[in-house]
Amino acid sequence: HDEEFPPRILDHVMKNAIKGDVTNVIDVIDKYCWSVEIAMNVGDVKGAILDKSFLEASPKNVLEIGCYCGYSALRMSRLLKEDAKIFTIEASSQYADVAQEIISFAGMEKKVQILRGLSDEVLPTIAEKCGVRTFDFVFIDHAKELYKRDLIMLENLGLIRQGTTIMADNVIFPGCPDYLEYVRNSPKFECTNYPSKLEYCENREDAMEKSIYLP
Ligand SMILES: Nc1ncnc2c1ncn2CCCCCNC(=O)c1cc(-c2ccc(F)cc2)cc(O)c1O
Ligand SMILES: [Mg+2]
Repeated sequence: HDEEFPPRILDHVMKNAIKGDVTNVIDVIDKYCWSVEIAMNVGDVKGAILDKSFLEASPKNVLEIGCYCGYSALRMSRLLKEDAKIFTIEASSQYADVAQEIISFAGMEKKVQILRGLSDEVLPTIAEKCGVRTFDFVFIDHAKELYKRDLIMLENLGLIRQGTTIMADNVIFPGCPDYLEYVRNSPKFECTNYPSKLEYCENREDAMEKSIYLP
């Protein structure tokens, strides 16, 4: 995952996608990643799993940890109800710059707000900064070794509520064993595993894990 990928994908989207057409931007990114070079977007196959859980939750306040190029934020933004909003945390300012451009190009800049910084720096003040009390849907897709720490932080900060849906990407590959052990053994979470493949790969296993918070 070289640092030069995000600018190339941005360039490709600007040249090949239809401005303001979020579904077309998503398709153009997927075609590029299948045919030219793999990116660490959640992708089309796991993206469909994310879409389904998102629609079931029909959330008002959405948190994403790990924005990257904005692909999953775009997938969710196109399914958002009227007054709903997505807040997405991105530690890399280079990724955040590219994501902002792609999200704006797709016309979703009013529905998606990128928060720049490390998750443990952003989470403690996100409630008052964003005027949100609790999140209804959380998508975790950042550094795999931080999933567990950050879920515990969400609990301790009271940022998730009874019935909040938490979706985690890459629970098989690259994997987040401590996170899986934590949510599956905790009485506070109802977990469902969705086996799939690593994005843009035919033959490498991966999975998404859905955890409903029931304190
Ligand atoms: N404290 C913080 N807060 C926010 N972001 C933060 C952070 N600390 C760091 N970051 C920034 C995380 C950067 C990327 C996270 N995603 C990944 O690392 C990722 C990797 C692969 C992958 C695929 C094929 C391979 F061969 C190897 C890896 C696939 C995926 O779907 C992925 O989501
Ligand atoms: Mg991922």
